[in-house]
Amino acid sequence: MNSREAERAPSALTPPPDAIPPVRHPEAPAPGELLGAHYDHCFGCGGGQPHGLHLQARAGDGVSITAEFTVQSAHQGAPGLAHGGVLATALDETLGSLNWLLRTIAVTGRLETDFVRPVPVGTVLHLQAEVTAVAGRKIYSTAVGRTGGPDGPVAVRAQALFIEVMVDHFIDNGRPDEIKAAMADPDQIRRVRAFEVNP
Ligand SMILES: CCCCCCCCCCCCCC(=O)SCCNC(=O)CCNC(=O)[C@H](O)C(C)(C)COP(=O)(O)OP(=O)(O)OC[C@H]1O[C@@H](n2cnc3c(N)ncnc32)[C@H](O)[C@@H]1OP(=O)(O)O
Repeated sequence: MNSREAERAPSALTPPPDAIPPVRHPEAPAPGELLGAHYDHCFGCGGGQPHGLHLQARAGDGVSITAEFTVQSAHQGAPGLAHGGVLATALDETLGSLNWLLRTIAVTGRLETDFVRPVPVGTVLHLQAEVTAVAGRKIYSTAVGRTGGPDGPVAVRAQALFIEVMVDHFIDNGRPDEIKAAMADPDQIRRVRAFEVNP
């Protein structure tokens, strides 16, 4: 493929022609409701990670999410500035939270990130994400992160493709100690069950 053809080729992040609009699950959290962590040791949202992002996501209208993340000193790349990988994590976590509104368990297959402005330590990153289309197991979504408020300038943005998986994905691939602990935690099991009964 020459460079001209590559320019015209549909990206892996472009929904196929048979993709459909996302449907919010009838039992999804109401708009404005905080989602809470999906796993206490998650680096993105868990309270059990001292240097984690502690990102808090809130259900929006349709299949959309808002979230906030405050850049801490532990998140630096250059002096006083957020590490790009940490910012990508914040986008990934926000995008992943969207799957709660579909009541689908899904993992990130592809994540494309634009870093538009540097983000200093101490900044509150205001994130917004939405699912744009669904094609079978493939969930297409976009996110932006703004500084200075929910309507402030865009600092980062992302496009993503999540792939629906069964809970076995985690049980088969996770380290046995953590899987055992998660399966012994009634709250964790309750959350997973809510997703498993997805019609
Ligand atoms: C008790 C236990 C507790 C559990 C807690 C649960 C809740 C926690 C929730 C936490 C969430 C935490 C979130 C995290 O932290 S996610 C962490 C980061 N992500 C991962 O670790 C995922 C690793 N990857 C995989 O496991 C597999 O590759 C997956 C599962 C994604 C697909 O492998 P699988 O064999 O299943 O499917 P397939 O290969 O037939 O692909 C299917 C379709 O997708 C298309 N495709 C795939 N990849 C890409 C790509 N990169 N670009 C473009 N397209 C891609 C592919 O072409 C095909 O399309 P089509 O041919 O059908 O058109």
